[in-house]
Amino acid sequence: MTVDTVRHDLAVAVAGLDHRFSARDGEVHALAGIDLVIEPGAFVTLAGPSGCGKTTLLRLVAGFESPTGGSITVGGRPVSGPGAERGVVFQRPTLYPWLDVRANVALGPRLRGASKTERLAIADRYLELVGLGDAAGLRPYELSGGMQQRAQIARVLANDPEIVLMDEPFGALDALTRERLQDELLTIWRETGKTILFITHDVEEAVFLGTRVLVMSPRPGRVVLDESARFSTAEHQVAPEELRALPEFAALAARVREAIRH
Ligand SMILES: Nc1ncnc2c1ncn2[C@@H]1O[C@H](COP(=O)(O)OP(=O)(O)OP(=O)(O)O)[C@@H](O)[C@H]1O
Repeated sequence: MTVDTVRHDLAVAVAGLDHRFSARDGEVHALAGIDLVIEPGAFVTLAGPSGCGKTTLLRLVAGFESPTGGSITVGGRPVSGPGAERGVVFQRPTLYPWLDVRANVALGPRLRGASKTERLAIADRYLELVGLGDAAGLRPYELSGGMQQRAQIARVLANDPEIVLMDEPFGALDALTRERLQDELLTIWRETGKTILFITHDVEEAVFLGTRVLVMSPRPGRVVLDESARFSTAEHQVAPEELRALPEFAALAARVREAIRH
């Protein structure tokens, strides 16, 4: 199957990023002094203790909110709101219950003005890619949690964003489904060359998926560990369970865990 290839020129650059929320009982300093360049095609995983600002960082890159300090650019252009080149996958699938799976995935192309034939072809292609070819006619409530999350990923990919921002997308799934989706996501990433920023609480998931693993400190969040990883780029013939059993895998996981603890 062929999938759309993306332009490989949209780096995400975060400079001196600082973010404060004004809350009822004072100010919350969520992020402090974050400098980060995410190269096109990278698979960046982001871990850190609860409340350290991971989601805040992702939402700022998504353009859902404006930073109170510093800058974020994508392909050199300042982020001033959501954009078609950035797609967001949330922890809980956000599918329209009154539409079947195919129509949910075809919605983005429909809003972009694609013809019916075109958008259904796009939807089918991405449903196939996430292994939901047989479920196209079902309604979201007829899907398991893993299937709903696959459908959400297909829906985001159908908009062909160059950058996919994923906020704990597999956090609510059982371990087996989660591992299967991790493998599928890696296949999709290898086939499409998209840039991925992926938040996770799971150290093994961060190490397994990332070409680069980041850890943030407790609030205000700063990047305290930034290491490249190579497990997700390994050849297909190496089984995931063999990768996870490598001493280098355990060593990086230990460093990530240590960074989260401190
Ligand atoms: N809209 C908001 N108003 C006020 N405070 C907020 C808002 N959103 C987030 N915060 C605070 O900012 C801090 C960072 O939150 P954020 O959700 O980014 O952390 P996180 O690392 O993603 O946490 P978790 O891993 O638990 O999901 C927290 O203290 C949170 O309470």
